[in-house]
Amino acid sequence: MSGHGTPIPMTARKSPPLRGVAEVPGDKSISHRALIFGAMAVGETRITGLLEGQDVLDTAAAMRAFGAEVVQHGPGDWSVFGVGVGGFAEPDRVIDCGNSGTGARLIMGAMATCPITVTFTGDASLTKRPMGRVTDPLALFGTRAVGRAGGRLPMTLVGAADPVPVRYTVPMPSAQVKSAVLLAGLNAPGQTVVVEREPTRDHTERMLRGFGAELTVEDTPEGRVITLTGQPELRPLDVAVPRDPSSAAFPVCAALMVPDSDILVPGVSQNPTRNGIYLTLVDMGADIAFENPREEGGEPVADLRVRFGPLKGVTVPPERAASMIDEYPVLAALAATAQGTTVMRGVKELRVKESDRIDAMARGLEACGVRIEETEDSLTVHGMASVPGGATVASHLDHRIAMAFVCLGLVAEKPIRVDDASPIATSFPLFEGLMTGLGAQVARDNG
Ligand SMILES: O=C(O)C1=C[C@@H](OP(=O)(O)O)[C@@H](O)[C@H](O)C1
Ligand SMILES: C=C(OP(=O)(O)O)C(=O)O
Repeated sequence: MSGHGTPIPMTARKSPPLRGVAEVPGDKSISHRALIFGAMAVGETRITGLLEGQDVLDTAAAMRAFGAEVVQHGPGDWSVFGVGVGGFAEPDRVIDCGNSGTGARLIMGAMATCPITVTFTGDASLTKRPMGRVTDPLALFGTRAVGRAGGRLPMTLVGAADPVPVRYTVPMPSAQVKSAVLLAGLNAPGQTVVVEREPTRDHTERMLRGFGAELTVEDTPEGRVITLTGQPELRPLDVAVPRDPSSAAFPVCAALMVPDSDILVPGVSQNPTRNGIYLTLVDMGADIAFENPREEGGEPVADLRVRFGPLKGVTVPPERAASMIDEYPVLAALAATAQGTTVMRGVKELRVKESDRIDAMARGLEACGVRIEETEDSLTVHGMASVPGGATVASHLDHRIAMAFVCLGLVAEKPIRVDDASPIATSFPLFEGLMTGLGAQVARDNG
C-alpha cells in the first residue's frame, strides 16, 4: 500500500518497572518468504503465526496479483495455493510494496525469470531506496529493468523469457539481494550459484530446502557458496513462523532500560544469523536467561527472561553487523543509558534502510541531549546516568526509529515525542498495546 495516511504522534514517558509476558509477533523475514515460496509451490502451503504487519499484507496482495490464491482462515492462520515455479501470471496492476524493501526485492527476484512485465512502486520511503543492487544481478539472467534515476521505484521489470543460470558474488552484506538472485535462479535451467562474503540471514536457504529445492551451502575461503538447481517442482510446506527476534529486541531493551523491570519474552528465534543483538546485550552485562531452548518451525527458539541491571558500553564487532542489522536503532537508544561509550562500526548499510538510520538516530539522540559521533559507516553513543529527553524526534517513515525512541522515552527525564508512529504497523502492529500491557507509559497524542 503506498502513500501515507495521517501521522500518528506518540509520546513515551518515564515509566514504572516493566513486568509481564511480551508475546511478540511472527518473524517478518520468514512471513514474506512463506507467502512468496508458497505462491511458487504447487498446492496448498499452510502458514501459522504469520506476521500481519502491513509489509507482509502487501506481499500477500502481490502474490494474489500474480495468480496465487491467498486465504486468511483466522489470526495468523493463512493458506497459499501456489502456481508453481515459472507460473506467475502478469499482474493487471502496479505492484505496490508499501514500505517494504524485503517485499519489493524478493518479489522482483521471483518474477525476474517469468515471461511477464511488472511495474513496482512503494511509499515515500521505499521509492528512495536503491533497487540497482537487485536489478544488476537480475540482468545477468536476461531481465530488463527501467526505473527512476539511481535505480529507484517506480520501476518496470521485463522478465527473461529464456533465462540463463547465473554465478554472482553479492557485493554488500544483503539477504535481500542474495534471496532475489536465488528466487530468479529457481526458474533458470541448470545451477545458479550465489557467493556471499559475509553470512547474512539464511531463511531463504533453509526454507527453499523445506519446499523441496535442491540447494547446497559450502563454506569456502571465498565465502559462503550457495548452489541451487533450477526448475524444481516446489512442494508445499506447513510453515510455523517463529516470533521475530528483531521485534523482541524492543521490549527486551526497554526492560533493560527501565529500573527493576522483569519480563518474559517467549519463543524468540535464536537463529545464529539473527541473534547478534542478544550476544551484544550479554557483552554489555545484560541479565538475560535463555530458557527452554528448542526448535520451532525449523528455527532454534528460546524463552527470554530479562531483568533490569546496570549495563556498560561496548564496541560491537563489525563482523556481527549482518546478524543484528535491524537492531542498531534500539541498541543506540539503549547505549544512551549505559555506562560508558558504545561504538558501532561497519554499519553503512543502515544508511539505505527505511530511513538513513545512522542520521535518524544521531539527530534524534542529540535532540534528547545525548552525545554522539557519526561517520559514513559508524555511530558512537556516549551513555549518561540520566537522558534529558524533552524533544520531538522524527521517525522518517521508519518503524524501527519510531520504536527505538518510544523505548528511550520510558526512562528519559522528560517525555520523548515521536512525530509519526504510524510506520510501526509495518512490522509490529500491536506494539503500543504490548508495551502498555507491560506498564510502559506510551500514548498517542494529538499535538
Ligand atoms: O531478507 C530479509 O528478510 C531482510 C534483510 C535485511 O535487509 P538487507 O538485505 O537489505 O540487509 C533486513 O534489514 C530486512 O529487515 C529483512
Ligand atoms: C530494513 C527493514 O525492512 P525492509 O528492508 O524489508 O523494508 C527492517 O524491517 O528493519
